[in-house]
Amino acid sequence: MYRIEVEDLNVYFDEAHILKDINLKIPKNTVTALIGPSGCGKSTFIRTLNRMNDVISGFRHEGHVYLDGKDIYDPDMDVVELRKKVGMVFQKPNPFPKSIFENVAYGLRVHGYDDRDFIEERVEESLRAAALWDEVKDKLDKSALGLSGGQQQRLCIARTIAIEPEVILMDEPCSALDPISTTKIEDLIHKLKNDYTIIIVTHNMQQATRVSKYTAFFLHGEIVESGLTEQIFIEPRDKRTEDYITGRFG
Ligand SMILES: Nc1ncnc2c1ncn2[C@@H]1O[C@H](COP(=O)(O)OP(=O)(O)OP(=O)(O)O)[C@@H](O)[C@H]1O
Repeated sequence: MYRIEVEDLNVYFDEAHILKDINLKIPKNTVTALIGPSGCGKSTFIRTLNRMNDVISGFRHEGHVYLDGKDIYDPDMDVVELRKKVGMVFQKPNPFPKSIFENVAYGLRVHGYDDRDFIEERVEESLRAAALWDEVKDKLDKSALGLSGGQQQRLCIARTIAIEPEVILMDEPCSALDPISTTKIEDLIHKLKNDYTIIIVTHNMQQATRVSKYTAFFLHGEIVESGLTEQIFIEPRDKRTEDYITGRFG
């Protein structure tokens, strides 16, 4: 029932205690929004879910992050496999300086697929799923860097989907996009949630209410409150949540 369960998670960068006693359960095939003021630890948290912080010197954690019941920090966890299951889309679209086709095919090749027909099929499927196919089908061999920002972000989503993850982490995926591209990404999130568990960091309260079923409110490295998005926004339990969502701070 839960795709991810975070239990008593504490994260430190050297002496700095960044995440404090985080407990959060994320159900399958839903969208969970992470909100909170700048510097409260949202990005650090999301990066803990696919062990992206491991490479940062001074990173240390206590507690557990279970993916489908298995602690991803267990010594026998294969981090390459983990990142296949837990994909990530970043704030700024970051396509490779390669063709549109190769951007999506790359991950497949890295994961050992080499059958040409299979790769072509999967590239098309992924571009369709990312609502980009119609715009790029006639220029698959052109550089991805020639696409607009919004198209590049959908390409990055296609690249993530191509390797069939279970979870997609999105760290402010629309912050560099105009309103029309933002709407396209939000529509896409709606569609993708049928097949994927999505966790999205956003500073945009309207976006959180539009796309997510659940919300967690972070403040100073703690989760103040989490639950159904509707409840958090209509009837927050904590005064600090109310102050944040009504724009009184942050
Ligand atoms: N590599 C690092 N080394 C040391 N401290 C870090 C590192 N990365 C982040 N921090 C600190 O961790 C805290 C949380 O940062 P984080 O980026 O997770 O917050 P955030 O809520 O995502 O902020 P924003 O909304 O501005 O992106 C901050 O105090 C930040 O300075």
